Amino acid sequence: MTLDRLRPLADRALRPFVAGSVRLGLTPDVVSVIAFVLAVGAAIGFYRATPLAYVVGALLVFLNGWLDLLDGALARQLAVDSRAGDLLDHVLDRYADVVIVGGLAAGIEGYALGFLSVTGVLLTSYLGTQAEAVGLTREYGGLLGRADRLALVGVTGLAMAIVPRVAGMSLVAWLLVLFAVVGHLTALQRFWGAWRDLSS
Ligand SMILES: O=P(O)(O)OC[C@H](O)CO
Repeated sequence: MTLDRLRPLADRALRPFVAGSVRLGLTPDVVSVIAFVLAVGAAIGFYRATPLAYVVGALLVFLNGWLDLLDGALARQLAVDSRAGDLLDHVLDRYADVVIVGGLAAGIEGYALGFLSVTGVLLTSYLGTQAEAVGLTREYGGLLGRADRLALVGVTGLAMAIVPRVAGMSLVAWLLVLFAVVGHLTALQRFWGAWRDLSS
């Protein structure tokens, strides 16, 4: 379902924000750090687990995703080709993934689900990086890439304020089940894609 295909559309929508960031003197690294701080704020909201905290957490996650796109667009606009910046961005994204899913899991005390979700999420990204490490193009797609995950977390956070439980289980628990199952499937899907490309 990857939303990553919408990147060209997002790039166009980002133009005024890129121009604004340039005027403010923001660098891509600063934007990456701000995005991470917002992810920590979202995780605290999810851990508090009140309807209002879920809504605030959801909005912060949407903002985190937006800034994740903005730092790359800003780097391209400023023609900054910084390997250190790329490293910082990816490392902060992974920590953001961990704190967001960790906050959701802690909020409902679903630690086993949290463990399976976090490993699925991290292995998805790892397989993309690993494909790049063996000389293939970095793979962002698949069933559940980061853009999809952030969109689902945001929508679930908002929905928690309206319908917190479905079929006797918290909506957050359903989301973590999805991340646990589809996250690992996406990792395997990326592995299979890379394996096929290398074997052909
Ligand atoms: O490999 P993904 O889909 O988890 O995405 C990783 C990147 O950090 C997205 O900016």
